[in-house]
Amino acid sequence: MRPAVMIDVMTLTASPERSTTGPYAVEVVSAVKRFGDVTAVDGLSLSIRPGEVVALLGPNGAGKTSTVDMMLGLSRPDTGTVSVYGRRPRDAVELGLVSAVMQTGGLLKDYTVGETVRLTAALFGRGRGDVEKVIDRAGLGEVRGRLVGKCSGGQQQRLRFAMALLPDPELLILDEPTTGMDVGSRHAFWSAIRDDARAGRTVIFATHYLEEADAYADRVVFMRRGQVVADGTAAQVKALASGRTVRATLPGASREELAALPGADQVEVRGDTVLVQASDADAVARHLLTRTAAHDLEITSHNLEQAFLTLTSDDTGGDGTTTGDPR
Ligand SMILES: Nc1ncnc2c1ncn2[C@@H]1O[C@H](COP(=O)(O)OP(=O)(O)OP(=O)(O)O)[C@@H](O)[C@H]1O
Repeated sequence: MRPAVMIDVMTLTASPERSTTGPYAVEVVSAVKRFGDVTAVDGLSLSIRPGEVVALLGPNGAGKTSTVDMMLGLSRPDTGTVSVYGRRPRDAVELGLVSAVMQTGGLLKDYTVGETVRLTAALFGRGRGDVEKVIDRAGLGEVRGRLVGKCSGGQQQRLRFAMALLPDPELLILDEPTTGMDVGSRHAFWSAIRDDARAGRTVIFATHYLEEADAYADRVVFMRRGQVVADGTAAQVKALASGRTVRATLPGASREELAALPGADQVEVRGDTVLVQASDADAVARHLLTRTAAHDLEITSHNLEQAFLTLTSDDTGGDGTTTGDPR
C-alpha cells in the first residue's frame, strides 16, 4: 500500500474553470510505470466514462495503486498518457474535479466528526450548507459530536468520504477503502458511496474484496502484472472466466444439435437432462425455450472469486483478454 495521502492536499476549492472536456472521465493510454527493475504498470489502456462505478481488482502487486496514483497525479507514467476529464491529472485534482479517499491518514483524533468536516470546509471556502450536506451523505449525522479517535474504522472512512465530497468532485477515487472493516461497516460505507454515485458521480475503487466489486461496481477491471486481463460487468467477467452452465429437461435431446448452437461450448446429455457449458448462456437458453420443448431451465454461473483465480493465476496466460466492455 502507498503511504497515506491527506485529503486536504488532494483537493482545492472548486473554481469556475473546472469545466470538463472529452468523452472520458479517465483515459489511460498505453501507460507504463517502472520502479527500477519492476514494471508496475505495463502498457495499460483504460477508458472510463462519466458516471461509471468501476472496481480495479487484482492480486497484491498487480499495479492497482500505481494506476490510481497516476490518475491522481501523484506520479506520472514513464511512457503513455493519463488524462482526467481531458486534463492532466494534477490539474484536474487542483480544480476540485477529483477527490480521493485513502485507507489511512489525514484525520486528527482530538476533533469531533463535525469539527473535522467544518474545519476542512473552511479550508476550502465551503459553507455550513455544504457541511450539513456531506455529513448527511456520508451517514454521519448520529456521530457528528463524537471524537474522531473514538470512531470505528468504518466511521473514520465515512468521515474521509465526507471530506472528499466537499469540493463536490466529478470523480471519486478510493484505494482499498474498506481494508480492516467488519462486514457491517463495509456495507454502511458502500451504501453511502453507492447512494452518492446515483447522482452521477464517477467512482473508481481499488479493492481486494471480490464481493465488493460484485455488489457495488457497474464495471470490473481485473489487473494482473500491470495489465488488464478482463474488463466488463461482474457478470461478464464471471462468464468470461468460467462460462455458465445451462441445465434443462429435454427428452430426446440431440447432443450434436445442441453443440452446434452459437454460444455453446460443451454439451452433456444425461437421460432427459441436458447440460450446456456456454460462453453465451442467454442465447442457448433462448433457443432451448423458444425452439425446443425444454423446460425447468436453470442457468448457473461461477462466482467472481473463481473468475478471479482463473484470470489471475499464472497458467491462464493472462494475455489481455477483454470481455464485453459495457461502453
Ligand atoms: N514506490 C515504489 N517503489 C518500488 N516499487 C514499487 C513502488 N510502488 C509500487 N512498486 C511495485 O510495483 C508493483 C505494483 O505495486 P502496486 O502497489 O501498484 O500494486 P497493487 O495492485 O496496488 O498491490 P496491493 O494490492 O498489494 O496494494 C509491485 O511489485 C510493487 O512492489
